[in-house]
Amino acid sequence: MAPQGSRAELEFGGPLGAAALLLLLPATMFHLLLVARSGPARLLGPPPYLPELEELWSPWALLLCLTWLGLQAALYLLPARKVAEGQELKDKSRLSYPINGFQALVLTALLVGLGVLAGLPLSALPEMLLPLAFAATLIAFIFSLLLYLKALVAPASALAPGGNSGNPIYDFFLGRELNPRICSFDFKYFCELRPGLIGWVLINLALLMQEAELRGSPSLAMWLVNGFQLLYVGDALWHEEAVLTTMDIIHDGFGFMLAFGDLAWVPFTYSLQAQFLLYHPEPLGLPLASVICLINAVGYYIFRGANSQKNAFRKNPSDPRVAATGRRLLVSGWWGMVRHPNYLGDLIMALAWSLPCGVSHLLPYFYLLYFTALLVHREARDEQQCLRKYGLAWHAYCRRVPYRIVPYIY
Ligand SMILES: NC(=O)C1=CN([C@@H]2O[C@H](COP(=O)(O)OP(=O)(O)OC[C@H]3O[C@@H](n4cnc5c(N)ncnc54)[C@H](OP(=O)(O)O)[C@@H]3O)[C@@H](O)[C@H]2O)C=CC1
Ligand SMILES: CC(C)CCC[C@@H](C)[C@H]1CC=C2C3=C(CC[C@@]21C)[C@@]1(C)CC[C@H](O)C[C@@H]1CC3
Repeated sequence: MAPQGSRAELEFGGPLGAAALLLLLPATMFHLLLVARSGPARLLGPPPYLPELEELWSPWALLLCLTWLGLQAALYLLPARKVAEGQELKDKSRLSYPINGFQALVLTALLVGLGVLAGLPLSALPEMLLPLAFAATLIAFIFSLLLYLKALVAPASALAPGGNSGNPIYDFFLGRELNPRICSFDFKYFCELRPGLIGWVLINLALLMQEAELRGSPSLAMWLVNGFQLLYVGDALWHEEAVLTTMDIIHDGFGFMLAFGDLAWVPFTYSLQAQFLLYHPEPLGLPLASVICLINAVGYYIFRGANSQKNAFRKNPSDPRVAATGRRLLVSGWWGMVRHPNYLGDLIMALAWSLPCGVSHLLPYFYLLYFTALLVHREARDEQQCLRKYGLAWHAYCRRVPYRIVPYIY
């Protein structure tokens, strides 16, 4: 049985903060979905109206979400081009993970393409976003409850460092078990990359198709948003193995925060710019579109360059192209400029995803604002972990590279 009341420092404002976030996160998601389709599209202020339960609940939407999860689970179980080993666990063992996320994206695209040719009404999806988001939230709540119960019978060595405070609300939110699995099926790894990220680009595509039906052809702004975000999702799935070294996989338990984040928050709020464009068409000329493409390219160049440098360094710390402090820390290249260059690139891309929507509304910039807050908070959490892991070498690195994310600013 798992020990209760671990002494790990409480995060997210403790049980009260966790309880507030349990309500606030879904409420924010529904607020955004409602505002995106309303005329004034005011991010700040009350929602345009409060939907009735009939508008939110649809058994078909629930069935569609479950079918989607079933399809992605089936693709996860297909033979993989590679099986990667995760980081060493408390009991010195290592888990295996299939590397076939990109294959799942391609196969999903083929299936959807065939479906559309056979008459699948993909452009009807935008009309169902509210009930789909409601179904995904319901699934996330029930799934997190099952994960919480599963952790009650997990051995102590399987528990996450946080998320085992003994307070049920806090632990339900953060997640108790580190790598909940049934046989070799890893729930956290599966959810982190596949149903949500692939669902996000599918929703974008459906919005593009509906715009084409409504206005004769998709707008340039809609093409840009779809293209940029497809590149981002394709990149994440192509480099799937890198997710095994993120704090979500190594450190965090699997609870409501990640289950809701992966299954509901990512597909329904990360597609906000495309949703906005369907209801608020934005004319975009070629010169401005070219500048926006350039901004996305710069962001991607920094993001990919930084992540690839770190991956190369991890595989071979004595690689002559990357100098080390002697204690497993990169101090050259992008990592010699700021301590989180990959976050910087990610933020520049986030700006490029909002700009095609113009500057008349704040709503398309929600992602940029939320993401800045998420990365600042994430950077602070990571800093604590690096300090514990590297000690004096981390202090030396901070002195040598004083800025965290943005050179000379932060
Ligand atoms: N779109 C979205 O919603 C989100 C996107 N992201 C993106 O996902 C990617 C992964 O993010 P995340 O896991 O947070 O962060 P990182 O990939 O930056 O991982 C942080 C870890 O990198 C290692 N590290 C830090 N500094 C150095 C250094 N100088 N040299 C070598 N190793 C170092 C440490 O791990 P160790 O000690 O194990 O080596 C540290 O814990 C990022 O590109 C981020 O932008 C992240 C969150 C949300
Ligand atoms: C619901 C809350 C506001 C917080 C939810 C956080 C999650 C949405 C994110 C936590 C870490 C994530 C990562 C990614 C997507 C968002 C979540 C799940 C990536 C898969 C995005 C693509 C990158 O290339 C890798 C990222 C790893 C972390």
